[in-house]
Amino acid sequence: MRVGSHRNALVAAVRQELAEARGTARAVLAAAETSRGEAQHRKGLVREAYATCLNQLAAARESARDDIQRRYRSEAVRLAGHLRGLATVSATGAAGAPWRVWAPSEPEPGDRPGLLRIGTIAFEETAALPGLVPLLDAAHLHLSGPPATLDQMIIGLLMRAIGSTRPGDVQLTVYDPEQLGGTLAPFAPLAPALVGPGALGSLLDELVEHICRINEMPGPRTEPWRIVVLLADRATAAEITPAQQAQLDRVARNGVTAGVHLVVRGLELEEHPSVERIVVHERTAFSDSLGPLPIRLDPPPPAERVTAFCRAAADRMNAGPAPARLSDLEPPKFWAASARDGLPAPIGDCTDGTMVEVPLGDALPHVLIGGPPGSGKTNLIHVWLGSLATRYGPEDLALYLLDFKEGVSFARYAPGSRDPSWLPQVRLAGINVNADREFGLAMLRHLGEELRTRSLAASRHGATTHAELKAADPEGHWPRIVAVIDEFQALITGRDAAADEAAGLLGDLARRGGQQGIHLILASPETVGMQSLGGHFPLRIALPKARRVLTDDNLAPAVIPRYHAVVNTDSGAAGANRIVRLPDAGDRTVWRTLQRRLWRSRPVGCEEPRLFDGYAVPRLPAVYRTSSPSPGPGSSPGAVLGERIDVAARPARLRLGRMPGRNLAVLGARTDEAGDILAAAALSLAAQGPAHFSVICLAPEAERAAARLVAELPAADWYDSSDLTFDLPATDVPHYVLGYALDAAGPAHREALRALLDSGPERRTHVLGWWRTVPRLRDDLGGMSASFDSIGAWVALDVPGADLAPLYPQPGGPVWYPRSRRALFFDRSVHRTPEVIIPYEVNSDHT
Ligand SMILES: Nc1ncnc2c1ncn2[C@@H]1O[C@H](COP(=O)(O)OP(=O)(O)OP(=O)(O)O)[C@@H](O)[C@H]1O
Repeated sequence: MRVGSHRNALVAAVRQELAEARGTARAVLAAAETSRGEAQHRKGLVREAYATCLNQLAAARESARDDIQRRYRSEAVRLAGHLRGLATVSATGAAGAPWRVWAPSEPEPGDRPGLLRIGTIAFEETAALPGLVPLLDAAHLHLSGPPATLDQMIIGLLMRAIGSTRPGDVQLTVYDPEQLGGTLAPFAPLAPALVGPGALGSLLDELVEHICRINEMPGPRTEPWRIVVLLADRATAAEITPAQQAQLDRVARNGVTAGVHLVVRGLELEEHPSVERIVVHERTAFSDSLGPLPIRLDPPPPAERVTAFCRAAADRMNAGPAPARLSDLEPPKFWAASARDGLPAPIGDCTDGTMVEVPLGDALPHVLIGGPPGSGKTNLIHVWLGSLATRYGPEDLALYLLDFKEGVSFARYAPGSRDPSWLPQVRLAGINVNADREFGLAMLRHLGEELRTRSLAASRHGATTHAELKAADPEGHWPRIVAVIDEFQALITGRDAAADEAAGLLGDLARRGGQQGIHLILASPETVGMQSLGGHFPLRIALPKARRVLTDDNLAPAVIPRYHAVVNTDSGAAGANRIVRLPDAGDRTVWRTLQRRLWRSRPVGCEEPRLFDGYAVPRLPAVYRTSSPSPGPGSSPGAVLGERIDVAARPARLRLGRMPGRNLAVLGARTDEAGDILAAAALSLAAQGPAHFSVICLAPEAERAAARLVAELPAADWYDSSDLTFDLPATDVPHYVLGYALDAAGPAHREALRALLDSGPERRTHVLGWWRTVPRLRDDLGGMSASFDSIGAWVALDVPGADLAPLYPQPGGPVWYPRSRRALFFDRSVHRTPEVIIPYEVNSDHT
């Protein structure tokens, strides 16, 4: 029993334990279930979050990638733009233009050669960029790949190198044992040096020697570039000796600085920074300088294009380099040159391209220019003035310019209706003066005055040269004066007082001007007058076919081509020639641009030049028609008659004092000009103080002018043939009798007229009368026995000089060639010889 109950207890206990264990297990299971559920829930959440996260990341990555791509693209476009800009700058004109639009181009002076295009680089999505390689002044080219493709590339490269430099700047040497030069046959017109199959060694030796010589020379290289194309075949590569290879490597090392460039295929070149290697597969090339960027090779230029280009280049080469252009004469900086000892300035270049200066200065103060019509004298003067005006500012240079040829060639230097600018150094420019030597005389007189002033100043300061005067008187304005007279012979030919005076003044300026900084540039197609002046003109410039400008045995002018000149510094002696090629100064736009730049730099207060224009008719300046202070005590009123031909454009005045003979006769048939002279006289007198005017008009054609004058004068009475009288009422102010066509008064009035002329001036009554001919004046004054004493002054219009004899102190009358808008003025009390004046236009509409 005891056993049974023990067992029962044991069973119960086990049952109990089992139940407990089951309970625990159930609880554990339940707990596990719970945590599994929880874990599963969490896992679901994590998965969800992960998915969301992934989505977000993907979106972010997408947008970042878009952004990066967008930025990359815009950067790439920008970079490509930069590269294209750089490429354009690095390979300008013929060096970089696609064949489609290719044309040879000349570099600007001073430009260094750039890169040469061989193909294009496809760069991402941007338009293709030019694939460029260095050559001139930069590298040798070592090419490897299919020979036929390389040869095409070489043809293109040569065309670009030669086409982007000046004719003759590149010399070509070709070693082509296989084709014997045939590979580069289109270049034949340029006469390349062909090197035979066995001559590679001697070519290399010669190159090494050439390089040594050039590299030892001081200063920049002046020899042409040499491009040496070596198209080696298998045999050459196999047979090249170690000595030849060493020479080749020497050329590779030292050639670039000497302007020697190898373009090699089929031979090895040693590693050197100046060797640019180009490897070609199919039509794609890789170069050292562009690294991994593939270059799609351009097709070769069409063969006929190459031949045509080479023919043209050979022609240009045979013609020599183009002459300098006007802009080539410009100094690096305007107005920076020193005028201390002179005004040296280039006027062109010689055939080797170096500039030729004219050494105008203290030692060689004046220049004669000679050449037949059309040989380019005027062009030379423009070129020279441009060169001078860019070097020497208005403080150092003053220009006086006269051209006695018909035309307006110097008008460009003065302000015009289309262009307000002027050349700041120009003080006087004469145009259309061919009919008036007086303009020339006026300029010479002005320069003569200047010479006197300078000589006085120099002796005051104890100076013997212009430089000393400038140094002793730094405050003074002493620019060097350059007077240019084109066709100057017009001034000194003829045997009259004007020619004598001009020759005297020119001689004086030639003798003494140089010392005072006054220089003459005289141009002429003839030799007239040159001999007499020659001694003072050791500096000469002869244009083609010029005769007797240089010595008779100096044949240079006979042989130089057109647009050339001989500059001679030894009075024309044959040993002192320099041949210069003259630029063309004819392009107005180029000139205007230059002049504008100079004009904008003009100093404050720089005045416009005085323009002598032979065709211009001056108007009576307002200052002489509006009331002005009386001339002052002791000086009598002055009637203004016209403009004097002088640099200051002063008026010609007739003083009307209380003395016998102070009357004026205007002589000639030109009604308008006679009316203008009388009107200018009357209006200017009216402006000088109280006066009374009697206007007498006896010619219907002058009535309008007379009426207008009466209307403008403050106090005037008017008579015509109906009430004509010379018995005029006395006035207590000066009384001026303006008579239009007095010769029409007729015999009935002669006595009264003579009485008025004779005794009027002492009573302050002056006659200013117009007579249409001298004989009619003579009739009025008493016929054959007439005395002209009462006519103290006269102005002659279209009256021949001989007709004026009775009114002139010297027998035969004055020299006078009547012409429109010119009058000869003679006042017995002041003139020794009469003076040409320009009647002012007073009433422009002549109504
Ligand atoms: N260096 C040059 N280059 C190009 N053209 C030039 C050159 N020199 C002169 N000419 C041209 O030749 C022509 C004659 O030149 P220019 O008028 O200077 O000669 P000139 O000797 O003054 O002749 P003339 O005495 O008949 O006036 C002009 O059409 C001018 O443009």
